[in-house]
Amino acid sequence: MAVYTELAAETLEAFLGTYDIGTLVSFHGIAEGVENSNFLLRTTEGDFILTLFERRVNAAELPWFLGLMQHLAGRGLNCPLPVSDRSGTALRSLADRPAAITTFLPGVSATQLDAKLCLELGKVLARLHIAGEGYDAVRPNALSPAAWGPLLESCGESGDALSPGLTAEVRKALQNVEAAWPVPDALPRGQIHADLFPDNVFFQNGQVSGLIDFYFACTDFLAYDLAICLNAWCFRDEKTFEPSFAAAIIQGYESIRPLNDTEKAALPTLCQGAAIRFLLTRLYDWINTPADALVTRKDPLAYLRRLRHFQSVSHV
Ligand SMILES: Nc1ncnc2c1ncn2[C@@H]1O[C@H](COP(=O)(O)OP(=O)(O)OP(=O)(O)O)[C@@H](O)[C@H]1O
Ligand SMILES: N[C@@H](CCO)C(=O)O
Repeated sequence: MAVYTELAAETLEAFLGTYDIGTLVSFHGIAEGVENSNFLLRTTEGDFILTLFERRVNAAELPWFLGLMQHLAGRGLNCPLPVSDRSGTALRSLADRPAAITTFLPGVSATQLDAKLCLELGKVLARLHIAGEGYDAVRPNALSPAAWGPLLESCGESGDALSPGLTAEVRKALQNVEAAWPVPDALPRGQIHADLFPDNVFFQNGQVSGLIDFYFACTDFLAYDLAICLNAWCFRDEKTFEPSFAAAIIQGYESIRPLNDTEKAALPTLCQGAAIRFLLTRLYDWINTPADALVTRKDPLAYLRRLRHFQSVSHV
């Protein structure tokens, strides 16, 4: 996450006074990430994460996200558990933004990926999909193919300044992916994370210790979540596809939840779609991020390279 909103210690102390999680010892903004403002809070009771929801998050949907995390944590998945205040409310308001405190998870995200970590990632992704069963509220994917065209057009020709011809290339790729995209009931659906990048997975001693950042989660094809991971985890130096990583993710996933033939056949299309989704949100952010935000913009072109890779394969 990033820090778009600054907080004064007195504001935070008063806010914490409405919870039973101790008094403030220290806090600091967390620079990682791009979506919301996050703070690490140290209280006399332990460490917590405070999130102020900023941009792409629709406040009306926050109860769905917090409810999903409660559901998943209740089914044994190591994800942040929303903390309620003394009145039993987890979704609050602070600095004119929706705000929530969650539990802090141990572990660190991997800086150097390898096949073993990818295997563990595949397993935990399948566990997440199974743990999501029984959470019946539906959240349509706000960043599904229907959103990509308008997002691309909203960027105008800005992409061409980054890479000449980018806009036309992505427009064409989008048409092809839209034509090949599975119809809604063609593949198994459920609750997906939809942003399970390496920075959102914590490890301890080679095992997954926590998954964070559920604010893109939605109800969609389970295999699309796998496609997102194949994009995010399988390119060395953000450039070169690493087949052994992809094989390990799929092997780990299938050790918990086997894919059916239709899902396997759809993977190249789903992977191209996932590449387009992250290319476009990164491009949009590249153009629209405030200059004074404590946030690192991410490279859209890393996903143009992924898109081209997945266009060139007949199976993943
Ligand atoms: N529950 C948690 N336990 C421990 N650390 C956390 C937790 N939640 C967030 N963090 C820390 O905050 C950082 C940013 O969080 P997160 O990835 O959720 O932000 P974001 O802005 O939504 O990012 P992204 O760009 O991945 O969408 C993480 O890398 C991690 O260091
Ligand atoms: N994980 C995303 C940012 C959040 O959508 C990216 O790397 O582009």
